[in-house]
Amino acid sequence: MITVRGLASWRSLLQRPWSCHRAVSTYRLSPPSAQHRCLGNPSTLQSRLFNMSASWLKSKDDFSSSYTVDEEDEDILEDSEVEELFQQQVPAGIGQGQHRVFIVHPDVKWGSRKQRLTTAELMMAEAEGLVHTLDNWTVVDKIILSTKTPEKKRIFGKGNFQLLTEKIRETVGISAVFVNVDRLSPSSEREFEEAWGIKVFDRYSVVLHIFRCNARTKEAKLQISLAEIPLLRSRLKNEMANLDQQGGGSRYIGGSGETVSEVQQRLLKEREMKIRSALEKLRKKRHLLRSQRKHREFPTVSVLGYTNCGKTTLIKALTGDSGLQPRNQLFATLDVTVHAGQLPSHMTVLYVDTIGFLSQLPHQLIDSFSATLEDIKHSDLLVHVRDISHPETVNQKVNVLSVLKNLQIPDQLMSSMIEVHNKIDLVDNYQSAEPGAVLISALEQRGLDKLKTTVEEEIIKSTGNQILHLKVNLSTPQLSWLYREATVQDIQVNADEGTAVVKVIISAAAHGRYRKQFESR
Ligand SMILES: Nc1nc2c(ncn2[C@@H]2O[C@H](COP(=O)(O)OP(=O)(O)OP(=O)(O)O)[C@@H](O)[C@H]2O)c(=O)[nH]1
Ligand SMILES: [Mg+2]
Repeated sequence: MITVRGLASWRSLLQRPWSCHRAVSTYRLSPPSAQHRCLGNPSTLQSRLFNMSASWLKSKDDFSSSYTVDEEDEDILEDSEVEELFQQQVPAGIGQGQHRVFIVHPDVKWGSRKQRLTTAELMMAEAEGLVHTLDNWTVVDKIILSTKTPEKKRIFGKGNFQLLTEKIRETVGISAVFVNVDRLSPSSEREFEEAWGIKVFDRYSVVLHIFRCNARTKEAKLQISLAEIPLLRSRLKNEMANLDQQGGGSRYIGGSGETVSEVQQRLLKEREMKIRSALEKLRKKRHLLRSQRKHREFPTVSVLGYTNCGKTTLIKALTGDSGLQPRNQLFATLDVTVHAGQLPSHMTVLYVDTIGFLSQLPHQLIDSFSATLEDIKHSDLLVHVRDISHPETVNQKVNVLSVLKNLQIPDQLMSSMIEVHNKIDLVDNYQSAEPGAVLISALEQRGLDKLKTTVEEEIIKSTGNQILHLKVNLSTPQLSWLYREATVQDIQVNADEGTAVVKVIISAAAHGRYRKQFESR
């Protein structure tokens, strides 16, 4: 008996050449030569099978390169145009340099906005984490202040606001105040800036600034430019209010019939349309790439979770892709990248690295990244990574699940989602209370075999494939047919009989065709 392991499906590799989206890494695979179709001579079978295996491994290495939808766009905006848009937009006050920040966290005591699963201290810690993520930004001082009505026009009661104003004015050397709410209305922002005499940021503007610093590709830059439009609108509103106070805001521009304010609003609208249309083209391109992946029947596994939970580290561990760069930073990953990895049965899957979630991310921000998040919806399996060493781990899970709910992920995809408890190396004797959770340390590569097996089981279920042992006659094209149409995992050759037992992962439809073609004779 000859046993050959490590063979992958030729089928997926035989179709149209796949081009990796790195400028230099396009590769082409030739279809198997005629001799692969008539593997009739068992004496040379072993070396042929190994050759096939070796060339597959090479191609898999090539494939492991990540791609983004960004780098082959001919008809979308030019790089220079995107760069110009991106650079032009920097919201006032954020700047490129350093900030010494005073953080104010309004602690809602009751009502719909009260955070039930977390504490004001943890929310403050997260706000500090956001500031520390930015180079040259430091926290000078911080305060938690009770408030009853953050959704009303005034965030703080009169007394508290006065107290806060005094404290801020007394604190030496601060350059900005970070009010830890999702979004400040333009009027609150103006009121605070007037009262405190320095720049005021909300969560939206700080998170966006982090995104801005981490954006690498055209798509990320466009999404950020789109998410910045509301900030620019607020700024415009405030500037116009100031101008109005000075009696100049409604001035008409030479014969055009439009006021200064109207012209600026129009230009902003035009810019928004331009970005939306470029993003729409990228969305279509992403759709195309997705259907190409489906066409090749590489199952896709989206790896998602709260920011900094270890998604990129895990994918790197699962695929050995050295191009991936995990960083101890919030929102290190802003572009969806795809990486090929192998499951225990030698099936190839594509792991999709996604942008991290954060509590209370404003909807507008999520909407701007909707094209990126769409990949999640169209995958075959979801893996939810949790940092179980984080004090907020339960709240983070609730948050991730609520974002997924808003994304309207299909029920079947939600119910097959695998929950992974990462960073177990940081917790002594970690035991999970949640049945079905897979415990790992991505950094120390612990628990990965169990995870791969679980992924494989779920993929087989979700794609409707089955694992079968089929006896083939080596003088017929059965084996090459299976290579083409299924994933061959293992071959046990009986040289005397000229037969082999082939272990395959095969879809019900392909199995039906196989039976019709070979077993009915
Ligand atoms: N101790 C320990 N640290 C880990 C583990 N997994 C990841 N980390 C660390 O956690 C930090 C964040 O890891 P990433 O893989 O970049 O996290 P991410 O979820 O991709 O983060 P974003 O892309 O920013 O959302 C890095 O410093 C990693 O080294 C683990 O199992 N144990
Ligand atoms: Mg990442």
